[in-house]
Amino acid sequence: MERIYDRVALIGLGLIASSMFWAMKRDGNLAGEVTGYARTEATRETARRIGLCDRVCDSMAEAVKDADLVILCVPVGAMGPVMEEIAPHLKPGCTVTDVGSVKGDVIRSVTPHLPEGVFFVPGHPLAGTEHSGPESGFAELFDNRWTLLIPGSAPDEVVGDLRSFWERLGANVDLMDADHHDLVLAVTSHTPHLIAYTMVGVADDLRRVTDSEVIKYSAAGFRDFTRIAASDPTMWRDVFLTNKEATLEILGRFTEELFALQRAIRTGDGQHLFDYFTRTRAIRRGIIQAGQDTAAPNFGRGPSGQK
Ligand SMILES: NC(=O)c1ccc[n+]([C@@H]2O[C@H](COP(=O)([O-])OP(=O)(O)OC[C@H]3O[C@@H](n4cnc5c(N)ncnc54)[C@H](O)[C@@H]3O)[C@@H](O)[C@H]2O)c1
Ligand SMILES: O=C(O)C(=O)C[C@]1(C(=O)O)C=C[C@@H](O)C=C1
Repeated sequence: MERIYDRVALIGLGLIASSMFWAMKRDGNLAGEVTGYARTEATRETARRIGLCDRVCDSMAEAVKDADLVILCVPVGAMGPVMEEIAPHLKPGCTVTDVGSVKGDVIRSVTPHLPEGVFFVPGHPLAGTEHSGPESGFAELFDNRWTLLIPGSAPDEVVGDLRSFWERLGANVDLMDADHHDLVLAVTSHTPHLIAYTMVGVADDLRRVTDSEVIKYSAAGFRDFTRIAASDPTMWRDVFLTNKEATLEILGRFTEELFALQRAIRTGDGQHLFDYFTRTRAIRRGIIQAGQDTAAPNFGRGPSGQK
């Protein structure tokens, strides 16, 4: 298959950047040279040792020089400052994208630094693990998962190239606007993470009372919570600080439902509990029947989720 970009630069060499690099290598001809930059010397050394990137650079300026595609793979709160630093060194006509878990705030912080003639097409792969750092990536991470792109005002061919790039990394690609993205992700990813963090925190408090029984006898559901709650604190701090409005909206709804269930338990209202659990089971079965277990919900909009 044809090469899409001659030079690709990865800024921030953690889970997502390293997975993208290995997936580019698996393709064989997706990108010519892949450069990489990480903030700390230790991460750059690790990257060189494991062969992550064709060339690891000691500055962002060197990494983005002559790049046709620059991918920002840093925590959401660092996107704006990184863009400001690389802006003077970008090749005219190049595409900048990101992989951040929040889109509205990233667009607001990156766009003011965008030089004339450089296109910004924000993105978000809906795939990850609880691990982070340069050694945590693997080529298959994006296989059959969704990547959402926010086309904004970028020309069709720029968006088309980025779409093809992600498809060759193994992903299915959909286009979405930023506000809708942030609401959907608040439901499917951000609030669930907050609930997992809380539940594990509660269990940890309890553990002091019950002398490690909570962890010793933890059932599968709780183990899943502990996996999620082991996710990177910097990344998730930034997600909640930058997707504040949507997360608070969903959290408010969640709390109302929780109180209703709490009341049903206290008053012995079995019918309420039974009806509620029947409804949620039907949702899960519907997802599986439709063969959409990895699908991004579009909350009643068209197939692309666009307004
Ligand atoms: N982990 C996931 O499940 C997942 C999934 C999809 C998208 N994302 C998004 O991808 C991005 C990267 O996440 P990751 O999981 O690869 O994280 P990671 O912690 O594995 O890697 C982040 C990289 O950014 C660097 N970095 C941190 N702060 C920086 C700063 N202020 N300036 C410059 N570099 C900095 C770190 O040194 C590291 O190299 C985040 O925006 C995250 O929201 C993560
Ligand atoms: O599987 C996991 O560990 C994840 O949490 C991945 C997950 C998600 O919530 O699905 C986390 C954050 C991202 O922005 C995208 C994917």
